[in-house]
Amino acid sequence: MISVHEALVHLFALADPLGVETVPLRRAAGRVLARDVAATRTQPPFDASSMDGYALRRAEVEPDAMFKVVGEAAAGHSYGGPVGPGQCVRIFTGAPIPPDTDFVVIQEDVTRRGDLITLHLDMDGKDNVRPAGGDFSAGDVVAAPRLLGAADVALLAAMNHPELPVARRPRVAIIATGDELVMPGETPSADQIIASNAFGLAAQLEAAGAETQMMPIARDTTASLKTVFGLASSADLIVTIGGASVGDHDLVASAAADLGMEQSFYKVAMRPGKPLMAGRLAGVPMIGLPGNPVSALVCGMVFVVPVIRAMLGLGTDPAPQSTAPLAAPLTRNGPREHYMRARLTAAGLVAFGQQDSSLLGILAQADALLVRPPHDPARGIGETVSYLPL
Ligand SMILES: Nc1nc2c(c(=O)[nH]1)N[C@H]1C(S)=C(S)[C@@H](COP(=O)(O)OP(=O)(O)OC[C@H]3O[C@@H](n4cnc5c(N)ncnc54)[C@H](O)[C@@H]3O)O[C@H]1N2
Ligand code: MOO
Repeated sequence: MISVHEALVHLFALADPLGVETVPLRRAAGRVLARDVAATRTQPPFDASSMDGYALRRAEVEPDAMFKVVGEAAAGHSYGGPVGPGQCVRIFTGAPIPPDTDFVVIQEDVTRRGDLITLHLDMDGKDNVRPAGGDFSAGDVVAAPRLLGAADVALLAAMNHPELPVARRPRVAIIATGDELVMPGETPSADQIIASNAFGLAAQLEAAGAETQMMPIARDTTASLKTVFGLASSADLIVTIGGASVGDHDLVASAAADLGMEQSFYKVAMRPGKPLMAGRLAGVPMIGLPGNPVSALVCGMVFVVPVIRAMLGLGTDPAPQSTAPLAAPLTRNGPREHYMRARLTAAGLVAFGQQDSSLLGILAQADALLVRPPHDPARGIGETVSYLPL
């Protein structure tokens, strides 16, 4: 059995970054910027007022000074005329600062009668001018790779990019396997259950930026598995669920081997998730997840999501861990790295008493996977431990 770290190294070796495609700005959120993008303009493009008030010369600002209003500047409507000594321009937020002026007095600090304003005694010295280029200048770069969030999309819009180069989404074929499985909404026979894992996995991988395709459920025969593998051959990544262990009906590895799979590894020293396998099947990276529902989703988070991120060009990093104190003690860990379902309380982490890898209800209640290294000794309240936030 190899370690989680070694398994990730093997998986990253299988995960080649995909190509680049252009998408409209409206479709760019959640995508990964694939090339550096430079601003085509400067923002603001002119010195602009940050307040509603009156633009005038700083040198003339003093308590009780009077000015004559000679024009108006609003956002989208500059005032182009001259502004002489003792004169000012009515100005609104976002408007270009008129030539000859360099200071905006907010209207709350002014008394206006007709065309005349008088400055108050207690005004502050702030000029309320946003300098040209204060946000960004033409040529400033948003560097790739970058997972684009709402602020990035707004920034790139302001830089005047109607479309963006982004990494193509990895297309993941998800294959659930097992004679006992029927799809949600169907009526299972007495010895059947509902295929749930593929749905959780699809949600997990789509959130990480993948496109997923749920393949027909493969039955526990070599012929059925080979047929479904064939349907998945155009994917960027094939993920199977179940049939990975050592039982007589666990046929995923042998069916894949018949089809020429080059195996990278089989079995990882982790809990849950031990019977994980990976390799390349007709050129396509393939990851075989264990069937137990919690095992499949933990392996999805620990292995498949980092592979998706690598394919998107986001680098080869393990799922990020945080640390927190323990709020309840832990007994010593065995030889496998243990990902324990836990609650994150104000006092710290509390692992659930039940850790069986079939218990989706517990996983759904958990806020964290508390990570125990192999052979970790017993731990007491207050000790710092690592966890993956859920
Ligand atoms: N003798 C041994 N038996 C087992 C070992 C072992 O080392 N020696 N390992 C155990 C561990 S650990 C795991 S994990 C499981 C993994 O087995 P498989 O990957 O072969 O999974 P299945 O047998 O197909 O299914 C296990 C369990 O999960 C249910 N399942 C499967 N697919 C789905 C799905 N898509 N949605 C919902 N539930 C699913 C399935 O019905 C089984 O109950 O092996 C242990 N055995
Ligand atoms: O690895 Mo299994 O995933 O312990 O249940």
